[in-house]
Amino acid sequence: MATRTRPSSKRCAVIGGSGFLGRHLVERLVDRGYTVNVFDIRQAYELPGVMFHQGDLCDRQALLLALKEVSVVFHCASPAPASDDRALFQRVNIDGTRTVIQACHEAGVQKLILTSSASVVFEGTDIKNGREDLPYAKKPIDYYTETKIVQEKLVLEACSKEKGFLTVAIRPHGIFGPRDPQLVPILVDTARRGKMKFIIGDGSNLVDFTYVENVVHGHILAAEHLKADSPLCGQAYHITNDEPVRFWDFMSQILEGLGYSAPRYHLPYTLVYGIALLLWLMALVLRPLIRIKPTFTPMRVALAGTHHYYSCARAKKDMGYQPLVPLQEAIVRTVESYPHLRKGA
Ligand SMILES: NC(=O)C1=CN([C@@H]2O[C@H](COP(=O)(O)OP(=O)(O)OC[C@H]3O[C@@H](n4cnc5c(N)ncnc54)[C@H](OP(=O)(O)O)[C@@H]3O)[C@@H](O)[C@H]2O)C=CC1
Ligand SMILES: CC(C)CCC[C@@H](C)[C@H]1CC[C@H]2C3=C(CC[C@]12C)[C@@]1(C)CCC(=O)C[C@@H]1CC3
Repeated sequence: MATRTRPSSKRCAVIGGSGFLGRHLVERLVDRGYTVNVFDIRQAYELPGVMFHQGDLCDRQALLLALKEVSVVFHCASPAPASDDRALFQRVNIDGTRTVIQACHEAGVQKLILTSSASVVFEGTDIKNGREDLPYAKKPIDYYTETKIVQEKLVLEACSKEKGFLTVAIRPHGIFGPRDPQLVPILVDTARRGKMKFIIGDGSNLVDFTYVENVVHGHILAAEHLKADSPLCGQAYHITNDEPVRFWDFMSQILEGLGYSAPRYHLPYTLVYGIALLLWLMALVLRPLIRIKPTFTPMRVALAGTHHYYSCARAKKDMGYQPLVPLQEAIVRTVESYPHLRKGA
């Protein structure tokens, strides 16, 4: 059992603090006067006022060192959603989250803020202005979603006013912004390979894309509003830009901003989804012999061809959330942050 001294409410830990969201969160927390411990499997940078602890979150002893005298823990570590390694998702998102909760108890942590995902309710069919009371996906579309559901339940069920351990889950959707390793890089790579010529479906589907600074703002508001008498205890909150946009308009703006052509030709959604499913099954069957990583996975096709946008009315009401950076400004900032991905660079 770790020795306990009274934790300062301005001392926090960010698990996954070397990652895209985690690092933006750490930077803002430092700006707001927090002392931050980062716990991550890798150390990606150095920052004054930030103490790095390198380790695997499944290792309770390693975690305990990072949680010493900490009162607030942000848990935003996860394997990359594009991975097809089911065992890894199970180990990190489920077993690892149990370990995080246990370590929080042992270290006397008072608040745990989980980065969940709005996709815990997404089954590949339209969601329009979805609220937090939608049921969890019964048939999660991939291992990432399947394990994010269990992870969120574990964290919310651990909330206990009696034990003085409060939890909340933030569900962002489609995070983008400077240093994002997924959305823009995958999009550009697909365009460079000549595969971004087609719009899946009629192109009218509305989607939430959320600027990383807004997601960070939602996390910090949640931490600061989470109290024993607040409605946040044990609840999930959608955090979006609150400006649903046509999926293909958003992609086209990023592509054109970086000098690539926008997709123009339409393909029927069911055809592309069927092909993606077939390729996914082939990749699964051939896995012992050869490793194939299709660009158009069933999850990506579903995300690209359906409506999925969420209401953040609950976050507005309970924690005064309003996005800080509007969508157009966010797109401009993002495009400018990727000079190395411009066409011809
Ligand atoms: N990006 C998005 O659009 C969305 C993301 N989310 C959630 O937000 C969170 C942050 O995502 P994002 O910043 O994009 O992801 P990143 O991959 O950029 O960051 C995750 C960080 O966690 C680290 N990590 C992974 N496994 C472990 C482990 N076992 N122990 C310690 N550290 C580990 C990663 O290291 P390494 O890189 O070496 O694996 C990485 O540094 C995740 O929980 C994700 O599910 C939710 C909705 C949308
Ligand atoms: C190849 C093209 C059809 C699509 C290229 C862009 C995609 C890589 C991204 C578009 C929507 C994104 C998204 C996520 C990852 C990147 C995209 C698929 C998440 C799955 C990341 C993790 C989550 O929790 C949900 C996100 C939804 C949107």
